[in-house]
Amino acid sequence: MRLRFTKMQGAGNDFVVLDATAAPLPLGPAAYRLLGDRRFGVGADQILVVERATTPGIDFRYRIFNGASGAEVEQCGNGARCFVRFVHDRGLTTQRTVQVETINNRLALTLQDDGRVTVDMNQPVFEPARLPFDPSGLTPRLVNGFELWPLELPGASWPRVEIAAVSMGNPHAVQRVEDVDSAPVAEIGPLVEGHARFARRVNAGFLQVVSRREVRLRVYERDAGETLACGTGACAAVVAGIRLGWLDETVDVHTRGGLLTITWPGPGQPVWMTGPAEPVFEGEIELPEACLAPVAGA
Ligand SMILES: N[C@@H](CCC[C@H](N)C(=O)O)C(=O)O
Repeated sequence: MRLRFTKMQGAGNDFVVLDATAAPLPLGPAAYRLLGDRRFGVGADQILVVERATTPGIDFRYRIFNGASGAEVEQCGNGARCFVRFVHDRGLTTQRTVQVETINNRLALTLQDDGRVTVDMNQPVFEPARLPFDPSGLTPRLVNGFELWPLELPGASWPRVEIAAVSMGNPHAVQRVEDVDSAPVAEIGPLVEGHARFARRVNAGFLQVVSRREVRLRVYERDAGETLACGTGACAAVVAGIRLGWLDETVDVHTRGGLLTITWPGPGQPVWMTGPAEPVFEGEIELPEACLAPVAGA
């Protein structure tokens, strides 16, 4: 099967975006892995599939698959911005603000005049069970009334870290570091990502606070390794920093791939993310029969 795709990036977090608005695509996990593969396929951190929504009031549905595993995930902040740029560039909508649903969330996205996209990322969730994170037997350190949980990493160069647990629809464990450049992200990231207390694994964020309005962030993403930027990771890190009393309401987040601006007015309020979304190139790829999967309901 020959498949048309658009390669996009948002702050260097890259995507293969597929248009399934006309008809469902017969793709399975092997196809998503091939599309994500930087040597044998196209190469992307995540694959985004754009579909028409069936829910009243919602314009589109978009599905997210981690390129390394082909597994479907709940949320992707940088992907959301690329999604809205994609539906505009392809003429699938002329609305500046688009309502979209993912497998567990609804988002409102607005394309700005300067080409950047602002996303209402919904409210963060802190209940450990909803990540899911199992804190049984742990005593948190309360900072500004918010929990920092100890996590043991036996044998690691940092054998005990402290994390804030935040869900932005997908799970995040955020730890503060002195300097993101020297933090051992490649070593500690996978140990946190696969820690037994996170039953569905977790995205591991490393947050350096530069000032109350500026941070630097690296994220070792679940199923993807370290990416150049993680939108939900930026939201989770800023929300954690605000709850812990370190940050103001609006914060510039410097990632290795670009700048994201996150605003969170506080509990009960949604998180707002603004950042870039750029097409890189378009192409076609031949997918072997073995990658294909039956279309649900066909
Ligand atoms: N890059 C993303 C997050 C993608 C999903 C993540 N790897 C997960 O498994 O939850 C973002 O920009 O938010």
